[in-house]
Amino acid sequence: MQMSQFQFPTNEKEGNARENNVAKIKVVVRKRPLNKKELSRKEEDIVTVCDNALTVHEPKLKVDLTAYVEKHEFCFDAVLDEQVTNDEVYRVTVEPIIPTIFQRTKATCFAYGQTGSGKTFTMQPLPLRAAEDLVRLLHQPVYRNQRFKLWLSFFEIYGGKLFDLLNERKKLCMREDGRQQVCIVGLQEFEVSDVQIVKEYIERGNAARSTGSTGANEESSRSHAILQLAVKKHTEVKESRRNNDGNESRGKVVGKISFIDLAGSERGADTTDNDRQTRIEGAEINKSLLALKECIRALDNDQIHIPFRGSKLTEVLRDSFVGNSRTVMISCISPNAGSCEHTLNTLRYADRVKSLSKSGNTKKDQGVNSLPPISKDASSAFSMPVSVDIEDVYEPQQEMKVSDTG
Ligand SMILES: Nc1ncnc2c1ncn2[C@@H]1O[C@H](COP(=O)(O)OP(=O)(O)OP(=O)(O)O)[C@@H](O)[C@H]1O
Repeated sequence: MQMSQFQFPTNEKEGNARENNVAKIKVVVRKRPLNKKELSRKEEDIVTVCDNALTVHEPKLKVDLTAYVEKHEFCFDAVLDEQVTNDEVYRVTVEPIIPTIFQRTKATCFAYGQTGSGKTFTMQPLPLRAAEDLVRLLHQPVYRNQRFKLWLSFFEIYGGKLFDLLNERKKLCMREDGRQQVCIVGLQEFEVSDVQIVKEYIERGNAARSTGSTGANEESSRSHAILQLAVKKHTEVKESRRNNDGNESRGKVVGKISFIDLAGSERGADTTDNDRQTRIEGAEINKSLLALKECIRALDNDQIHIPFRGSKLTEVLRDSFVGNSRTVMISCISPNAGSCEHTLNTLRYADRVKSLSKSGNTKKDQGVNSLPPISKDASSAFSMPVSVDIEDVYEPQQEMKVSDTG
């Protein structure tokens, strides 16, 4: 993949033009390598990748039991094969969005796919890389002078309930304020000024996630984990307001990015399981994945009504679906023949999301593809004058006109 040196826009007009060039929805597929177990079973790799296209070679049997292969071809904004590193995943997916966070964008990046397809492997490094770039930007005088700060929160949606992964899995509830802004009451947010601290919080949250049940992998594949990095304009404590839980608002959100490690997609099909709890969880996951698709559809059509109430997941992400938003979906697929059906389901879901981002998106996608990565050379890169109308910016912690959805 060819990377050219990123140049920040030199004025606001150019900045906005660039920002408009970053596609609203980007769909990327990542194929993982065959794992040891699959190799030992001599399973075949049935997925071939060529540029932005991939082919699934589905092994089938005719009625007379002769074997044949059915080919399914797909094309996405980017297809990353088993050789691609996590660094490259970051460059293709999240990096182009980072500068837009300072321009009031609320971005969402999520991984979708069956259990074991690599969602966690793909998602886990992304927030840290994003935090590195955000912190680097924040240390530039132009942002430091505006007293922008970075805040981190990490929570989980499990069985339709919210748990704070950085506060002993404390149960949280959602409320809507008078401006129909959703806020998660009691969610701990931490100011982070260096990447090492971000790393520690991420590790802490991940540990809280996996100790939530006896079978860590079971638990992780049945819950959605959401890590948010928010850039806020710092306000003095005396000016700050308190929400119903006594937490202080420490600034107004300028922009933010949410990373979602979704529950395994096939869990949505667990609705026929004999175990009642499993059925309920399956139905909840199904509901949230469908609702997510509906929201993305509405979002891309610039619809006024976004059906975010369809699930807890989409309610939580409400402010990421309105106004200036960006969405990156990373579909993770397993390459082995035994996963063929799940792989095809994942790719069809991704294809559906991609086709929802229909009109003009070809143009927008060219915009994304032509937007080079952030230069690590901060001196040349971060000279963009920033003009954010803070009064216009979403303010999460106003007094609550309450419809408690928690
Ligand atoms: N691209 C990759 N390269 C190398 N190893 C990978 C890759 N993707 C996934 N793996 C490995 O495959 C295994 C399963 O991955 P992972 O746990 O990320 O799956 P998952 O989709 O998050 O599953 P679940 O839904 O159960 O949480 C892990 O051991 C992981 O290290």
